[in-house]
Order: sequence, then structure tokens, then C-alpha cells
Amino acid sequence: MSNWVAPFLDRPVDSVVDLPGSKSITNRALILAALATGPSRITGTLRSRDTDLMLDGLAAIGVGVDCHPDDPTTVDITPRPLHAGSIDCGLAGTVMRFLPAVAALATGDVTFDGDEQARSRPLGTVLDALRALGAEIDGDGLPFTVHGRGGVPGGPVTIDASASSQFVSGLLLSAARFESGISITHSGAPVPSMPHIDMTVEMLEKAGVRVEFDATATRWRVAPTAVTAVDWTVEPDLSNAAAFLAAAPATGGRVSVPRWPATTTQPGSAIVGILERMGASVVHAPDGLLTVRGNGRPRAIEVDLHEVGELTPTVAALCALADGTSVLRGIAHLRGHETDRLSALSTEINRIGGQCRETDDGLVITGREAADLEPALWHSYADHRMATAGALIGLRVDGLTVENVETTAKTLPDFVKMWEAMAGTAS
Ligand SMILES: O=C(O)C1=C[C@@H](OP(=O)(O)O)[C@@H](O)[C@H](O)C1
Ligand SMILES: C=C(OP(=O)(O)O)C(=O)O
Repeated sequence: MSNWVAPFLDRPVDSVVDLPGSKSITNRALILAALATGPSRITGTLRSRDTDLMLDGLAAIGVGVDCHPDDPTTVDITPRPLHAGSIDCGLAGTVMRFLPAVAALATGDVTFDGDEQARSRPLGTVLDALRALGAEIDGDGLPFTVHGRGGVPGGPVTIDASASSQFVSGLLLSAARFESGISITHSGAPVPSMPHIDMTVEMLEKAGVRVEFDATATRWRVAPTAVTAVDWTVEPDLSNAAAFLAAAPATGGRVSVPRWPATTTQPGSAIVGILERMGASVVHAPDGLLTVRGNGRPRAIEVDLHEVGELTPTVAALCALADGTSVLRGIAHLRGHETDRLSALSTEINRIGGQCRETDDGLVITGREAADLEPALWHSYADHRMATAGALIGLRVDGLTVENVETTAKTLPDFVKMWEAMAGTAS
């Protein structure tokens, strides 16, 4: 674990940052390819800890995985009969919540474990749902074992998905292969991160699996059907782009990201509107280049991030530098992310002399002038987005040090190199 002194800028940033593929699209594409009726090629695959865990997990239960020798982002997936194996989930929500349903289709025991910190992430809902659908599973959280019987009866199931949209996505992705498909009813507080469920639905439909759902986001239905092989092209990761784009308003500079999709289900796209509300200007050129410019000190914001919780660490870091008091709400479920992000953000912002308080479902942050913040050690909590949030504040606080910066490998192994290149401080 290394401490990294984040680059400090006493001038505006001016950079173009090309982002690798989306974690969420990559891990859905890999599962759909593994369950398809024929081989698929995935281009622009994110190669990071979370996506490599997915590749390894699928390979461990028999899926053919071939990474192109000259370009590891091109991956060929060949579906094969699924067998017993053991799966490391690391700290990846998509692996621990999407693969149990796949494992239930295997013949043999599939064991799951992960990082110590992963054991406290909400998971029981998925395992209970699979049991209700006829799968045999020992355990209520990591570690657990799926006793695969070569198929899942499927049918109706009621779950409370208010802690994570991934509970719904994880069931939907495999449901076409269940004998009776699935009919999910959500009962509980509203499901967070709905764009991620839209992403699941859209990708399933591209693979020939129709998802019926109601407008209240409480019911989803999939009939048993074949999953068609698709050659997927993965969009750049817009959630990872958020911290880089936020560097523009943080420093009064300019950051551009190429290949920004014209339309997308990635919730990361919401960063654009948030940065505009905080005073930045944004231009999306016809060739896909998205440019954010900062105009003076960022303005405080009141915003509900329920749908786009992944953006919270970036937005909170910018709020710590903004003029005025910001209120971020709708994000109680972030307590079950890589770490309790509300507690972690509040602790770290206060540690450097900022002003942040937790509420039941969010944060209240009163921004300070960067010169009034202290270059203390910013703790990462093994959370990639906590580390990038520290880097963002570090652009304005000379000497701020990010602990365990390697944790960014969860979704962006080249983070340090890319951040230093953006700041113009790369050696
Ligand atoms: O399905 C996905 O790919 C994701 C869904 C969201 O999870 P939650 O609904 O648990 O917030 C998001 O935060 C996570 O980073 C990725
Ligand atoms: C919440 C996140 O990840 P996970 O997929 O592990 O839930 C995230 O990347 O912000």
C-alpha cells in the first residue's frame, strides 16, 4: 500500500483524457456472452480488478475466455457447459451479485469468497431470491456455496432491492436460462441506481431477451428464451470520467473526454448536468468530444444522487472546495458500497479541515477555500472512488497525500499515470 502525494496545480488544468471501458457494461457483456448460444467478441473491455475477477470467475466454472495477445481489451468468450469451481469476488459488487445466478446453472459446487471488507456488503437478498427460485445455496453472505444442479426452476420471487440495484440486475441477467424465467416483484423503499437496471434491460434486449417491466420500477419479467451471442463494444467508463472532468471546475481549467456517447444508460453521464449546476460550462462536440470548463470557484449544490450514487465521492470532493453549503441526499445505500461512503467522506473531509456532516441519507458539506484546507493523509478505505476523491481535492491542496492509491485498480489500474498526465506532472 503506498501513500501518493497527489499532484497540486497552481494553474488551471488543460487536458484531454481518454477513458477505458465501462466496468458495468463490461461485466454485463461478459455474463451475457457466457450464457449465449455461441461465441462473442467483446471490444473495449475494461481490464481492471473487478472485470478480471469476472473473467476469472467465469473461466473457473468452465467458460472459454481468450484475451487477444496484442490487445487485452479484446476478449473472446466461448460458452461451454458450466461446472464446479471457486470464485473470488474481491470487493466487486457486480461479481458477488451477478455470478451466483450463473453458478446455479452449473453442475457441481461453486464456492464464493472475497475480500474481508466484502463480507459486510449486502448480499443475502440475492441468495434468498435464488433459493426461492429453486437453487440450493449454503450461506447468507460471503463465503457461500452454490450447489449447482445444472438448472434453476425459476418463477415468481419478491425481493427488497432498496439496498442495491445489483440484486435485480443479477437475477435478470441469468433469468432467460431459468426453466420458467423470472418474475421479480420489488417490495420496499425505492430501488437505487435505476439507470443500472436500464443498462441491464437494454443489454438483455440486444441479446434477444425481452424484459417486461412496469413504470413504477417494482416488477420485471423475463420469459425463458435463448440468449443470442452479440459482439459487444464497450463505451468508455463515464463514472471513472467524472473525477477527471471535475478537475476542470476544481482548478478553473478545461478537461475533455473523447468518445462520450450521444445516448447511454451509464449513470455517470449525469456528472455533466451536475458540473453545469456547479457553474461549469459543457460542450459536447459532434465527434463525441465532451469538454468541461470551470468558471471561477465551483458553486454549492443541492442534489438527490439516488439514481447515480457512484458519483457521490467525486461530487462531495468538489463540494468541499465549493462556495457555499451543499446538500447531497438519496444515498443511504452508499453505506453498503465498498465502504460506508457517507462516513468515509465525512471523516476525510473533516480530517483535512473541511466541514461535512452525515445525515440519514446523505451529506451536508460547507465548502472551504482550498488555502484553508490542510494537506493531511487522505484515507482510502480500500475504496477506489475515495482515492480518486482525495486526488481531486489534492489538485488544490498542496501536499495532500492519498493512502493506498493502488485501490484505484478496482476499476482503473492506470489511474495514477492518467491523473499525473492530466495534471501535467507525469515524470
Ligand atoms: O450494476 C452495476 O453495474 C452497478 C450498480 C450500482 O450499484 P448499487 O445499486 O448497489 O448502488 C453502482 O453503484 C455500482 O457501481 C455498479
Ligand atoms: C459501488 C461501486 O462498485 P460495486 O460494483 O463494487 O458495487 C462503485 O464502483 O462505485
